[in-house]
Amino acid sequence: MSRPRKIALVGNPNAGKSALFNALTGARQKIANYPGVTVERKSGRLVLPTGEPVELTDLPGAYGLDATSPDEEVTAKVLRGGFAGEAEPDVIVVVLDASNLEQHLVFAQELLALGKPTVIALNMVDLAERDGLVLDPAVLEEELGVRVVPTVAVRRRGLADLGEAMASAETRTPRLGVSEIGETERRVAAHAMAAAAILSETRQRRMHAQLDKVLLHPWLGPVIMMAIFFVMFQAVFAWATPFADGLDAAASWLHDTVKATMPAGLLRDLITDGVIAGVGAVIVFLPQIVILFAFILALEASGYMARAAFLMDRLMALVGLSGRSFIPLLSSFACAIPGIMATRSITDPKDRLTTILIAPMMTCSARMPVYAVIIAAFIPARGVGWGIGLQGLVLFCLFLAGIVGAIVVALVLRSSVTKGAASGFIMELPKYQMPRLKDMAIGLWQRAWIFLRRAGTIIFTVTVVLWVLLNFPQAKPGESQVDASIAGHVANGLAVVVKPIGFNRDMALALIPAMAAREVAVSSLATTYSVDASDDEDQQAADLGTRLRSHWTLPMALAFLAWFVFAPQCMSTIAVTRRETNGWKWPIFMLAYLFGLAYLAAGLTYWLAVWAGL
Ligand SMILES: Nc1nc2c(ncn2[C@@H]2O[C@H](COP(=O)(O)OP(=O)(O)OP(=O)(O)O)[C@@H](O)[C@H]2O)c(=O)[nH]1
Ligand SMILES: [Mg+2]
Repeated sequence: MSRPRKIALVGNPNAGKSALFNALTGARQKIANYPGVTVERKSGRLVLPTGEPVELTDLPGAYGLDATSPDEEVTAKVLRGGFAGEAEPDVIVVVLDASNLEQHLVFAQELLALGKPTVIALNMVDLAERDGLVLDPAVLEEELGVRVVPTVAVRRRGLADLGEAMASAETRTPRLGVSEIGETERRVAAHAMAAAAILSETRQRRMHAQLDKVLLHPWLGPVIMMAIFFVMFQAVFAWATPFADGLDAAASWLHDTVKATMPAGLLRDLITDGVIAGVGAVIVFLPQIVILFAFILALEASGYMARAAFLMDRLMALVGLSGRSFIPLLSSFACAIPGIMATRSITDPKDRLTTILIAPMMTCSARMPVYAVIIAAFIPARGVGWGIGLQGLVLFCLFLAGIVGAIVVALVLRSSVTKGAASGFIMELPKYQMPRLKDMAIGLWQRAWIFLRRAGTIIFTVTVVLWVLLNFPQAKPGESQVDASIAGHVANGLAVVVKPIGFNRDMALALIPAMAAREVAVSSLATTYSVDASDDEDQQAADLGTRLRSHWTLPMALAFLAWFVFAPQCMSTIAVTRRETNGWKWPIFMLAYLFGLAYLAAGLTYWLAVWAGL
């Protein structure tokens, strides 16, 4: 049997290739309203209307075949069959953004010159129509010599026609080869073709231009941006409370029920003090994570995030980075791993390296439970005027601290280790769109699922292991179980090192398992205090916050927060840095400088707080 034919989706960034790929194959590739989302190739199966099964590949967006960044290189390589063991695509589908036709036709001509069977998906015709832009696909077909199918990937419009066109695409002789037509000629031709295909144009464009005047205004723009993010962090605390309280109540109920029904013994303790106390302590932060991502996803889909990147470009240039770093850094607010992978869209290698090195300082969602539990326990839930809550304000400051830290480090690195000129920034601004509810729901579900899966796998495992290490050997009567245990001994050793920055033994103990994942710091504290309290039945009901308050002072809590702003407590980040930089040099550098910073920040915070009499 011969292998199925291969069809590749190619085009400029943000044309809707991944959206089309998802619609055609039922896959769930990440799509977002800014360029440079896809950085790796991804394949899926598709059955054409003729019944022929084919392999469809989604590629990173590119502006041309002369790759300037690692993600563009993937696209150029796939088209030339440059990956060992992978055949060249048999058919290419060039995805064009109908409302950005002239720009997208420049690359399209280069692709057509490859001479492969080609189909053009004239995508986003809905947005073009909204802008009052009426296009004539027949004119384009005439000019380009291939089938042009209007599509709306996100509404699954035009998919059947597209499938049929893919099935019948034939080899052709390009009118002109790539070598015969240079970039300038292609630009001129694109302008002429777009002008011929556009039948009319009006309205909404003007309105969006005006919106941009306000949102991208030199000083009003940044003020609005800060206000939006500020509201986001306020909401994380203000809106999550009822849901978090509900989950908390459910966890306590489960705890008490197991306690009441199971016979006393090690197994019962493992389930209550280990699993329920530990994993439960992390899961209660699900509402916070969901609210945070609802904001991020809505800002992304609306096209605002790309504008924030544009605003940040000037600030980034000051510290020697380009606005291109903004999107990877923004992704790092979810998790540094996709963030570091997204740096593949950065052209300049030193720019890219700097971005990788500072990405772990962006507050990832794994820090959320740590921040939230300490803030809830030590920062009173009161307002500071104008309806601003103190807890949300502290959270906002922690996020800012990471950003400021990253800016300072970038400045230092760019004038020393990764010295070099800042490169320019080209990014087309996406169009404004209403976020689509279904996409938002899918995106939120995916984030929630990632969080729950972490809780069910890595956090669960580490918590159980920790519980075992905390319970053996058993303490003699009168002795503290934690002190007697293996984990306690290790923690007492580490405590010597972290004592100068105000950490006690339990905090030191939390740091070790938290290397696997930051959330484990919370489950580890919950488990430690549950184990320590287990002789003392009446303490059993106390929640983690109460226990923290009885063991820690405010300066200690603040120092712990400061530590987590910087500490590289995440093995996966180190591993992905090793992969993306091809060696151990940079991950080790990253570990060293971030731990150094964390120690310094925690120490300074602790001593300042003590000095201030907090
Ligand atoms: N209104 C409308 N929006 C679309 C359409 N196709 C895609 N989008 C949106 O456009 C944005 C970009 O889509 P993606 O599929 O991520 O674009 P891409 O070409 O894969 O981009 P890169 O991976 O960055 O190269 C997303 O917000 C999509 O929801 C369409 O036909 N109509
Ligand atoms: Mg994509």
